[in-house]
Amino acid sequence: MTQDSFFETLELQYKNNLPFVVYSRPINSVIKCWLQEDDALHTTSDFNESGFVFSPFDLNNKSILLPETHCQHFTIDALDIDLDDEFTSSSIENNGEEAHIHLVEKGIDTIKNGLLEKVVLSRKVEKSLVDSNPITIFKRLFNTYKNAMVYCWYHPKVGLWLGATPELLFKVESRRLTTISLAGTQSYAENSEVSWTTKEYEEQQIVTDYITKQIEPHADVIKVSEVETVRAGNLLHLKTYIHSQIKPESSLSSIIEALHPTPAVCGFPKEASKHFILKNESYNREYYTGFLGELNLKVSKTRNTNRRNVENNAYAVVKKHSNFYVNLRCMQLKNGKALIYVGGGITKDSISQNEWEETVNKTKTIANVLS
Ligand SMILES: C=C(O[C@H]1C=CC=C(C(=O)O)[C@@H]1O)C(=O)O
Repeated sequence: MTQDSFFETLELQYKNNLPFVVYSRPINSVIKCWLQEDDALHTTSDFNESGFVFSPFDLNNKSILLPETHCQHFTIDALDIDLDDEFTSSSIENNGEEAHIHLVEKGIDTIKNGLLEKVVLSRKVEKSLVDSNPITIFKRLFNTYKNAMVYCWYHPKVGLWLGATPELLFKVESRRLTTISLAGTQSYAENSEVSWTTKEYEEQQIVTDYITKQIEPHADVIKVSEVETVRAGNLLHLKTYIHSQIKPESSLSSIIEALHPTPAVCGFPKEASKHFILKNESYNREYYTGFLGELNLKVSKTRNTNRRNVENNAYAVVKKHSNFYVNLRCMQLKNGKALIYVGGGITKDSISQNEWEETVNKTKTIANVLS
C-alpha cells in the first residue's frame, strides 16, 4: 500500500464516522492503522481479548477495545510523511496559573502533613484551531517525535485523541515483562550539561521502588537498570528500565491492576493520591494518564533461524504480546478546539511556580504541531 492510499483510506474512515487508530511505536518507521468495520462500542474489563485497547485513568470507567477480528489492518513503512503544506506552529495562551499554583500548594501541604509522599497534579489547556484535521496533526506528530508512541485514536461514541507519549506502561511477550520508571523533567537545551537535583532523583526513585514492589508478587526475577537521562521532544526525563519474568499463574489484568496508574502519573500511595486527584483537580482526566496499545496480539517466531535447518523452520512458535503506553503529551479534539492535558509530579520539595512552568513547557510538545 502506498503512503497516499494509506492516508486516503484513513480519511475516508474518519469521514464515515467509523472508529480507527493509527500509530507508530517509538524508534520505529512502521505506521499501523486499525479500521473498525462498524461503529459498535466494544469494551473490555478482563483484558483477555485481542485488539487495540484505550483505557482511562480511572479503571472504574470502561476500557475501549477495537477488537482484532472486527478491524481491517494496514501497515506502511515511512521515515517521514509528506505533508500537504507547510505550517507555522502557534503558541498557546496558558491561563489558569493562579488555580494551578493553588492546587499544587494544596498538594504540597498534604504531603507535608504526612498523608501522601507524591501526587501528580494536572490541568487542561484549551486552544482554538485553524486546521483541525486530526490526520494532518498525526502526520506532523510522526515527523516531529521519533522516539515516542505517536497515535491518533477515534471512536464516534467516545471522542478523538492524539498524542506523542514517551512513557511505556509495560510490554509483555510470552512471560517476559519490560517496564520503565519515568519521572523528573527539565527543558532540553542543545550542548548544555545536564544536572538533576535531589528532588527529581527522589521523585523518580519513588516510581522505580513502587513498580519493583508491585511486580514482585508476579515475577520470578527482576532486573533494574541504572538511571539514565532521556529526551522527549523539548524535555528531558530520568528513566530506569525494569525487566522481569512473569509467573505463569499471573494474568495480564493482574499486572495492569498492579502497575496502573504508576506514581509517574498518579502518586504514592496509590489510593490516597488517586483520591486526592479525583477530589481536587477541577476537571475529568478521562483518558489522559490512562493507557493505550496492542492487546494479546499473536507473533509467530520460527524456532530456528539457521537457513540450513529448513525442516525445523516449519515449527513456528506462536507467542502473545501486548504493549501499553501511558497516555501523556496528549490532547482531545472537540468542536474545533484542542484540549491539551499536562501535569507534573509533586513532592515535599516542589516549588509551585516551577511546577506551573513545567506544565507550560509540556504544552509545547503538542503546541508545536498545531496551527
Ligand atoms: C504527568 C506528566 O508527566 C509525567 C511523566 C514524566 C515526568 C513527569 C514529571 O516530571 O513530573 C510526570 O511524572 C505529563 O506530562 O502530563
